[in-house]
Amino acid sequence: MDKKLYAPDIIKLKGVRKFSMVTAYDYTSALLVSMSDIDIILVGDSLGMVMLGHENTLNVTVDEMLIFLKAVKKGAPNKMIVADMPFLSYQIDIKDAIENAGKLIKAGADAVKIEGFEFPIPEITKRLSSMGIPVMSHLGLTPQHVLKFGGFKVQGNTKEDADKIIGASKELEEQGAFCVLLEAVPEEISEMVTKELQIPTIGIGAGRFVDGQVLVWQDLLGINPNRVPKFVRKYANIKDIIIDSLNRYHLDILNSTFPSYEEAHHLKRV
Ligand SMILES: Nc1nc(=O)c2c([nH]1)NC[C@@H]1CN(c3ccc(C(=O)N[C@@H](CCC(=O)O)C(=O)O)cc3)CN21
Ligand SMILES: CC(C)C(=O)C(=O)O
Ligand SMILES: [Mg+2]
Repeated sequence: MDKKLYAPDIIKLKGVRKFSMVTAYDYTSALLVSMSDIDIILVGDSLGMVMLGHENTLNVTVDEMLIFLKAVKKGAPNKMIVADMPFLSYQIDIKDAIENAGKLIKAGADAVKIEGFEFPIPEITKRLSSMGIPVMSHLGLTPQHVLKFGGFKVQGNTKEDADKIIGASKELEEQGAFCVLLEAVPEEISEMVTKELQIPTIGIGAGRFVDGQVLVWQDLLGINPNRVPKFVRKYANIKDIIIDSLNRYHLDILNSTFPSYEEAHHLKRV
């Protein structure tokens, strides 16, 4: 097994090789990631949607994040873990932001991810970084702004938006971010950001020219029966395997072919 990576190792990968990140939310999935070559695990606030069934990520709390994060840490102690700071866990004031980031770090995160760039995000990024908490910045389609965007819509379509995203990523790099995540932006923008920054970029629906890629577990494995974004590549179709397995199990019960003699316990002969 390769050595565990930390924020400075990710920075050093820029221009050397690309890197991979996948979300995981539970112990068993994390165990599987721990046995793979994946570089980074994201305990994303997308768990509010794919694990808890919410319509968006706005309901997720720090306490919920901690439950999933601790489970993932137990399954994959050998992997770098980034944890999302959920909605309202960092926006209210800097004291809150530090306290909540600290909770995630104490629960096993190796870095935290923060959405956006407007006040007070640069200051929070600077403060956390200077305290020793690596910060991954998240720009573009920031799902915690879904109500303001009016849906999960591609961001940065106009020249103005593009300039904003490029300027914001430079600002966040200056404030100490170790990586900038770009979600659902045209690849012309993410390519420019990637060239402008010394720190690596990571993309989801941000095209080809970023330094790393991230996908949601349920999307890339084909477990999610809901509509998935256009940028997802399904590496498996586990959903069909699960439904078929459940149906065969059901049928075996109705046919009385499960359990078999061998699958039952028997009285010991005395
Ligand atoms: N399962 C899952 N996968 C994700 O990648 C994901 C989540 N959930 N939840 C939080 C955010 C939301 N994300 C999303 C969700 C939808 C689109 C999407 O459908 N975009 C449309 C374009 C819509 C438009 O621009 O009008 C697309 O066709 O891809 C993009 C990002 C990414 N994140
Ligand atoms: C989609 C990724 C980037 C994320 O923030 C999450 O999983 O919450
Ligand atoms: Mg998130």
